[in-house]
Amino acid sequence: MTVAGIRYRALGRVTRPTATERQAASMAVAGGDEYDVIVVGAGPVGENVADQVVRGGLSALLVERELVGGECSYWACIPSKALLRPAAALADARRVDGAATAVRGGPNPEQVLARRTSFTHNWSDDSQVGWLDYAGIALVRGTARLVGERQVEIRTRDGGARRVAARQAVVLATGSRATVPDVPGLAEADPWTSRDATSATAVPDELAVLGGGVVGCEMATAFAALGSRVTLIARGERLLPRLEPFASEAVLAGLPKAGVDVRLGATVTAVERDEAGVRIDVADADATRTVRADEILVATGRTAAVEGLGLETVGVTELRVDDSCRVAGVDWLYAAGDVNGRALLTHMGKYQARACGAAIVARAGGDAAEPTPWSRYAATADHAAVPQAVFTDPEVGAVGLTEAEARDAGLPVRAVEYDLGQVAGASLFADGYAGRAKLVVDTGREVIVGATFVGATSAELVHAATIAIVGEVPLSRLWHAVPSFPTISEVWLRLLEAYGR
Ligand SMILES: Cc1cc2nc3c(=O)[nH]c(=O)nc-3n(C[C@H](O)[C@H](O)[C@H](O)COP(=O)(O)OP(=O)(O)OC[C@H]3O[C@@H](n4cnc5c(N)ncnc54)[C@H](O)[C@@H]3O)c2cc1C
Ligand SMILES: NC(=O)c1ccc[n+]([C@@H]2O[C@H](COP(=O)([O-])OP(=O)(O)OC[C@H]3O[C@@H](n4cnc5c(N)ncnc54)[C@H](O)[C@@H]3O)[C@@H](O)[C@H]2O)c1
Repeated sequence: MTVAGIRYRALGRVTRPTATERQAASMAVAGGDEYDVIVVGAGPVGENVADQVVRGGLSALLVERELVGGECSYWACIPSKALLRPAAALADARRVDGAATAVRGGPNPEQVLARRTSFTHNWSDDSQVGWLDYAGIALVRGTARLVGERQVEIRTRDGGARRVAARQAVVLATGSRATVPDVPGLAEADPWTSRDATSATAVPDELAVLGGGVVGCEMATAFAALGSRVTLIARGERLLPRLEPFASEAVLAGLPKAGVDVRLGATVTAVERDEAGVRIDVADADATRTVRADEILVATGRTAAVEGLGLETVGVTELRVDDSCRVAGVDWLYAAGDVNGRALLTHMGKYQARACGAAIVARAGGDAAEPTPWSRYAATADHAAVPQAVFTDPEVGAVGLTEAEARDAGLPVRAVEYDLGQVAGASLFADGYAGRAKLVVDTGREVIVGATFVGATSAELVHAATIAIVGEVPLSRLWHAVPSFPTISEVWLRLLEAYGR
């Protein structure tokens, strides 16, 4: 443990040292530009790793080339949900007799965009930087790259260069960027990525969306509600292919009701921008047709942000990590969050950050901190219980394995389903509530290994399932977890009844 570390531990958690004090201490102790931990990337994951190690008594430097808060705060989770919420609120009201008549028209695009902008603080990270200072985390704005063992070079925003060294660990938390597929003319047509969609200042009359994953379905929903005529082009035979088929079908049925023209089994073969917008050639099994739009949003997945990170300088060719996020073969190098490709979700990245940060602190104190399953040093849930909420209409919440995945994993499986509309709480929530729930049970251990809920506010049902999966709660005990009447959660009781005692 460093001297700086002992000093900060003694200070305790009540009065944390400021970043400036910590930086001064760090340099004084080392006689140079050294920190216990250097974290590259100040997205939600980098911020959390830095916070964890500082709480553990180490000094931390965070390097960020854009905004502190990363993709999630400014171009992903927060602005996308801010764009989606107004239409969802109106849809909820429209489904309740007595309230529906009060709803006139759709969302006001200008106000929706303004509310979104307020959630991104107009793309200013001042408040997050203030938090870093409070938390005692030093920040350098610039682009970092590895240049050798524990050595990081930072190209600062003013064009300068700075070298810093890590006594304990370097953590790569550089996230991911949108993948633009190699379709003729697409890159030249200046397509939108999720960044352009979530930061849009105007609503295009016509929007084509390429990709039927989460970004494609959510952004199609948001822009259709804001008044765009949206065409969603997906090459697969179903949307959201990682979910249970019934969830995909429900979203597929919902999008046209929202005004989205969905083309499944369709491949974009060429794109060209002209003075009228973009021209998109789309081939399906029968023919090639042309779709015209003002903008084309590319939503075809993410690529890990490893370009220019200098991995080759430390002999790393790919970021394979263990459950503490330590990179295989390099005991001081870690990769957490989107960049390691384990689960591209903010909450899972922050969970990895907690495990990774705890392991770094323990190892700095001489503990091996083996990432044994379910220990504080292991992101074990990445393999067993990754929850996700998809904010389409209907909403989808899912965690763990689908039935097909459980069978492929060789588990003895029985699945039970229940119509959410039959639950008293759901029918009170919305007239004609449409939704469905499914549990996947490992019959060998009589525990839940997967759950999916489809319907209004169903994302809120998922956490109970996450607890049941992570806790490996036997079904016999779940019978004693009594849901309140009349809530939508009563579906839990119905699902248990469907399974039988
Ligand atoms: C449209 C959209 C909506 C989403 N919605 C949700 C959602 O509702 N819920 C959810 O859980 N997840 C959602 N996600 C996923 C979520 O945004 C990511 O999982 C999350 O942002 C990953 O966090 P991160 O810290 O790993 O990376 P990022 O948030 O990408 O942060 C990485 C940071 O590293 C910086 N950086 C990169 N390279 C360097 C370098 N060399 N030097 C210095 N800095 C560098 C970047 O500038 C960036 O600030 C969504 C994603 C998208 C695209
Ligand atoms: N609500 C949420 O939790 C939320 C919201 C948005 C994004 N995210 C996260 O962000 C990540 C990225 O989302 P995404 O939707 O970009 O990726 P995704 O992997 O969910 O979906 C991408 C889709 O594009 C398709 N595709 C790939 N290449 C294609 C091509 N050349 N032509 C046509 N289709 C192609 C894929 O088959 C896939 O269905 C996700 O992994 C998700 O975890 C989460």
